[in-house]
Amino acid sequence: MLKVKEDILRSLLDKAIQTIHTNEIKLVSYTKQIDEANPLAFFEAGKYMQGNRTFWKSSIDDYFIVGVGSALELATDNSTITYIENKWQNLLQDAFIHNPYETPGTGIVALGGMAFDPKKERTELWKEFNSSQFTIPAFTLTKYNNNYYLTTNVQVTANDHPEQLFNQLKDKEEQLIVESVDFPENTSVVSKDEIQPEVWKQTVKHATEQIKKHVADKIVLAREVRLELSKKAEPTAVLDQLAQTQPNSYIFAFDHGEGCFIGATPERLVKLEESQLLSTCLAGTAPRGETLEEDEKYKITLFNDQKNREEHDFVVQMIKNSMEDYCDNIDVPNEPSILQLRNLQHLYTPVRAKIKDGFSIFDVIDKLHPTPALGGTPREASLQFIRENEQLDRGWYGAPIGWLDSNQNGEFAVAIRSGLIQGKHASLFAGCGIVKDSDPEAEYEETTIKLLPMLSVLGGA
Ligand SMILES: C=C(O[C@H]1C=CC=C(C(=O)O)[C@@H]1O)C(=O)O
Ligand SMILES: [Mg+2]
Repeated sequence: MLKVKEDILRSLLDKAIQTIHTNEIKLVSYTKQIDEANPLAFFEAGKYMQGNRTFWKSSIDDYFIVGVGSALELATDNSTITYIENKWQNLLQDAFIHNPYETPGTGIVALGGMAFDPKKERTELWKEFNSSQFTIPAFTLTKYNNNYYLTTNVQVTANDHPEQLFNQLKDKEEQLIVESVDFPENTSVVSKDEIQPEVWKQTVKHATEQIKKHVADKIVLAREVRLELSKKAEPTAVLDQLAQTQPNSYIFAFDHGEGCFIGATPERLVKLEESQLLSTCLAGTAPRGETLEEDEKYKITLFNDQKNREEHDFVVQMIKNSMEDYCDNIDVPNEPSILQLRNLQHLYTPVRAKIKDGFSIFDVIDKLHPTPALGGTPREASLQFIRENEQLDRGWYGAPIGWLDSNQNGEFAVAIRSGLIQGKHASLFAGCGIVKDSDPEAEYEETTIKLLPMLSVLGGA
């Protein structure tokens, strides 16, 4: 069986190289099913390969997509994601693809993300991250319903030698599919800088005043906490801890050179599978209780709290209205439910719909981002306030991150509960929805709890 599989890769390389004209470069993509492999071990083993690494675990299922090495980068600093979409479509048209599986997230997959606000000036902090950047990994491991798939992507030219290329790919594959690897050790936090809490609270107050003057209805404000760590933080160790401590969350890492953007976000932006679309409204927050009674009390209070319901409803209305342009059969429950996480609980409303022909996941992202859970309402007025008043560079925090495959499937989350680690330094981010009744102290406290998941896995809580 193994031999038959490998012969397909050989002949794919052969065919590609023979049909390519001089100066052309084409992508060859080959997918096969493999025996059980540990996604984290694969990610760790990929540390020594050239190119970016991406780790993605879906929030509800045992569903992983892990990419190591770069076959190709689709990136831009000044165009919209339409540019990425066009590049992606051209690439798919030209590529030599062998993927006999219908499983979403197998075959040629692009994994990436974008900046929260490409109009805001970039700082040094995010220098490793383009405004929009998608990686087509050299090797992708997909785990879905306890089946494992390995995809090899490689750029070939007319000058390549098929047998030589084949052997190189086999060698690399053997280095990646390993029984076990030593996982790196965890860090501890040496110092923590909350960065001007009083200034942040003043900005919250200023936002509430502007809201009362009807400049906007809701504005989401974020803050950054800087950490110094006992040693270089290793993404694999952080991911391992996040996976163990944060249920109901997408566990992700985008490891780009010196910087790794990493986190455990509960917020789905959009999932598209066979034209069925699922989005999630998540806004409105309460802590978890110490006892069952206290937990239940927080839950009921959150459900009935007018300020939180208002924060939430702005998101529901916006997502519902946006979907009307490109979806049929939109289904939105009348009332939110509660999503419980390790440290927090949120008001939660799932939105289901069927995407109309001719629309892609990029169209959906373009329309939805930023939702009022991360930007505000109305969109332009709230973004203007954030641009002028927020003291940090959000970079990819609060923006869509995720993947798409060549069969129009894909899933994107909103990158919250996250941080950027750079060697012995880390910047953690958290924000909250400011409405007219927001109290700066309470909002500060809310962001403190939102920072906890990342703070604790880095050894600081
Ligand atoms: C902006 C964040 O959370 C958003 C998502 C859920 C609840 C939120 C809130 O209640 O304020 C925020 O809108 C964050 O965690 O950094
Ligand atoms: Mg809130």
